[in-house]
Amino acid sequence: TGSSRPQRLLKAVQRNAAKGDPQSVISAIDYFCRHSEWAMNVGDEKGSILDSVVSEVSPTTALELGTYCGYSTVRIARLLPPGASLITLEFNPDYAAVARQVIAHSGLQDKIHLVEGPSGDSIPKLKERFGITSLDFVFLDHWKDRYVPDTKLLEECGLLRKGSVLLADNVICPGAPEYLDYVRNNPRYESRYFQSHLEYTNVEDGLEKSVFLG
Ligand SMILES: CNc1ncnc2c1ncn2[C@@H]1O[C@H](/C=C/CNC(=O)c2cc(-c3ccc(F)cc3)cc(O)c2O)[C@@H](O)[C@H]1O
Ligand SMILES: [Mg+2]
Repeated sequence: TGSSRPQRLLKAVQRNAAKGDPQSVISAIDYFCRHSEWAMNVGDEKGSILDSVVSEVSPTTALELGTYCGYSTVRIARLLPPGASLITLEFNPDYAAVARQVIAHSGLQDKIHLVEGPSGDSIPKLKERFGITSLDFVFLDHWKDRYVPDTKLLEECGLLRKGSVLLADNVICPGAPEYLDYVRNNPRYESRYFQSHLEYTNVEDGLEKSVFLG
């Protein structure tokens, strides 16, 4: 019973990144994924697009679906304005345990609430649990066939307001065709595709940014 890839990724962070330095945590993970083992982090190329959208929105309340090892969690949280927070949902306890340690290493734990459990259970409880009225920014990066049901759930729970920004990873590879269809053919969303590449490869992929129009 050896280690898992997330555990090896965590070791690489603990060895190579400076504690309390989010950028060094990001760089250590990117280095590990390029030179040791590929892992499904959004990566540095798509990560720069994520950074620009987060900076533009400057969200007070942000949500991430699918924490995995916490790479994009750290990327987003490091750009949040003072007093803002990121809620990230993860149902795999082993991944959540790794992510908590990656987040702790970055020093951003005070800006992040990692909630363990399935998004379908957690989303309806966000308002009461965190005292929020709506979400300014949502990053979708969990199972691709769950993007549409969870977007509908966010709408039904009244968590989206005029101007809420959804940013979805992997709309080309592995692909989220139903999601692209949903947001691109829905008058309640204004969508735009940012072409890029699958993390650490030259395979085409991209992010879809969709603004909820209310
Ligand atoms: C359904 N509700 C849910 N609630 C909470 N957490 C959920 C979740 N679904 C999934 N998760 C978690 O999100 C993560 C899942 C992410 C799924 N992502 C992918 O499949 C993915 C896959 C690739 C990929 C691309 C090419 C390839 F050859 C192989 C893989 C690239 C990516 O960037 C990806 O994001 C895990 O940590 C999982 O435990
Ligand atoms: Mg992804």
